[in-house]
Amino acid sequence: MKFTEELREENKDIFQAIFHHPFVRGLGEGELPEDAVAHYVKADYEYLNTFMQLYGTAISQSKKREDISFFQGQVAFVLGDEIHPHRNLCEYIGIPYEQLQGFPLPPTADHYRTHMKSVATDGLLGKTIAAMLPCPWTYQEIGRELKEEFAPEAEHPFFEWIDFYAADSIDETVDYLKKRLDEEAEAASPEDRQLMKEAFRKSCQLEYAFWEMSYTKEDWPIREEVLK
Ligand SMILES: Cc1ncc(C[n+]2csc(CCO)c2C)c(N)n1
Repeated sequence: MKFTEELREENKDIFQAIFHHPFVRGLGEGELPEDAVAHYVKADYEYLNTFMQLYGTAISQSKKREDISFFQGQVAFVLGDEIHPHRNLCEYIGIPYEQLQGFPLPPTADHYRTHMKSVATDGLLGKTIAAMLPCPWTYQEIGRELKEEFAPEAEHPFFEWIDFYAADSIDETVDYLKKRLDEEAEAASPEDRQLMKEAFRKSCQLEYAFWEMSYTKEDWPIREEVLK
């Protein structure tokens, strides 16, 4: 069994929990509380900044041009394409995207950022990828599940969101990261492979927690001023 197949099997409980989360169900059903959607977009905009920085770290840990090219392509993808699902959510709530940018990350998203960054400081590309992979992988499967179950048409309020994550471009991202993680895990020590598993599972947990954070509008106990 490939390392990434083992990871999928060992984390199927969290993948299932994500598919059944009320925020994800609401995306499929086409109805979500507007304040939860705003909370999600605010946090996700900042989270994606961290994710791009992680690709920068991955480049600094890369020895092959093919990897460097892939990682820089993903930064361009997040900057230029991943704004479309966000814009779809902004249209649903009728708030301009620009008004949802520059907010402090709520505790769970802050924890997710710190987790990925701390795993990446270890210096091993395989660990960095292990911490990053649940992000595109869970969204790829959410996109597929929602497309299959709800078969949304253009009038569906979240058609673009679902279509974006069910598209081939996400498959290419996930396939490349899986292939590279399998190769890096194969060459790693048993101890490092175990650390990769732990980093992957924690990111899966934090993917679930990010939906929950958005749905419950989790915030710091004492509200932070917007840092602008
Ligand atoms: C919390 C959170 N998790 C995953 C994604 C999805 N996502 C983020 S970056 C990226 C492309 C990877 O190269 C994908 C698919 C998100 N937007 N927010």
